[in-house]
Amino acid sequence: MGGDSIGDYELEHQHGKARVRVARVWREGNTHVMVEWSAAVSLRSKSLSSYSEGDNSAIVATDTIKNTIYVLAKRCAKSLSVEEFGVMLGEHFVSTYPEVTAAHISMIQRPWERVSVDGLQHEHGYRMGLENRTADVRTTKDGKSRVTAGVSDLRLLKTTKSGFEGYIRDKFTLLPETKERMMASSIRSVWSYSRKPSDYNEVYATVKNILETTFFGPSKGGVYSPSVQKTLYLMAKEVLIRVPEIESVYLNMPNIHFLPVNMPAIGVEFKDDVYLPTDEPHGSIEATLSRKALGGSRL
Ligand SMILES: O=c1[nH]c(=O)c2[nH]c(=O)[nH]c2[nH]1
Repeated sequence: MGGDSIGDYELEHQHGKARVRVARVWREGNTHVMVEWSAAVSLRSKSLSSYSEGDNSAIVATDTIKNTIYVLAKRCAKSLSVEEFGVMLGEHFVSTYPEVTAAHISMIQRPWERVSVDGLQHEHGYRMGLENRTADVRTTKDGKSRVTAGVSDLRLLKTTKSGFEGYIRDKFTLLPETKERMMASSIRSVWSYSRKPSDYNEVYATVKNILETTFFGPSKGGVYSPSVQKTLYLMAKEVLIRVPEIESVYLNMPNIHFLPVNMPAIGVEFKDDVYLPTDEPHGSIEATLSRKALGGSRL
C-alpha cells in the first residue's frame, strides 16, 4: 500500500475506532428484527501532519467515527445485513472526507437468534446462540468495496467416523494410528465475494449449513474422515461448488483432542468410551481454497 515519506522514514498509518457496540431494532409491524454488532473502523487518510507536526487539521476524530456508526444505524430504515452495513460505512467515510483515501470496516454480529414458542417463530423473542458472524469490508476512494464474510467459534464434534493413519513415523513419533476417534473443532471461516449475492443473509445460512453437513455427513451413517485436512478441503470445495458468488474460502480448523483414558494399573481399559477433553495443545490446520481462474487467495 505504501506510506507517507517523512524525512529518512516512511510512515504507514491508519486510525479509527474499535469495538463500537451497537444494537439495532427494526419494528416491522408486530414483528421486530434485532441485531447486535461490534464495529471496528480504520481509515487511511492524508493526515501525516498529525504524526509529524501535531497538526490535527486533517484528522476525522475517532469519537466522530464512533458517532457515525450510530447515526448510520439510525438512518437504515429497513433491516440490512452486516455486510451491507459495513459497505455503507466504508462508502460514507471515503465519500464524506476528501482526506480519507480508504476505509477498512471489520464487523462482528453476535448470535442473537429468534426463538420459537409452541412451534411458532416469536415476534420479538431472541436467545443467544454460539457462533459469531463476521464481515470485513475494504473500500477504496473510488467507492468500490471488497467484501469478505465469515463465521467464528463454530464448534462441531462427531463421536466416530474419524481416523488418522499413514503419517510420517520417526524416532519422535508416539501417536498410534487409528480408524476410530472423536473429531472436534472450533471452526473459523472467511469467504470472499467476487460479486454481490442477492442476499448476504441467505448465503451466510447456506455456507454455515454446507460447512456443518460436510463435516458430519448424512444423519444416518455420517461420513468417514481420514484427517482434518481432508474434511477441511471437502468443506471448502462444497462451498465453492454451491455458491458461485464466492471466489475463495479460508478455513481454520483446530483439531481439538479428546484423549483416550487408559489406566491399566487400576483396571480401566479404553474402549472408545471414556475420554479426557482438552483445549490445549490443539492441532492447528488451516487452508484457503480459491477458484483457479480468478488467481490465488486474496484474503
Ligand atoms: O487429522 C489430523 N491431522 C493431523 O495433521 C494430525 N496430527 C496429529 O497428531 N493428529 C492429526 N490428525
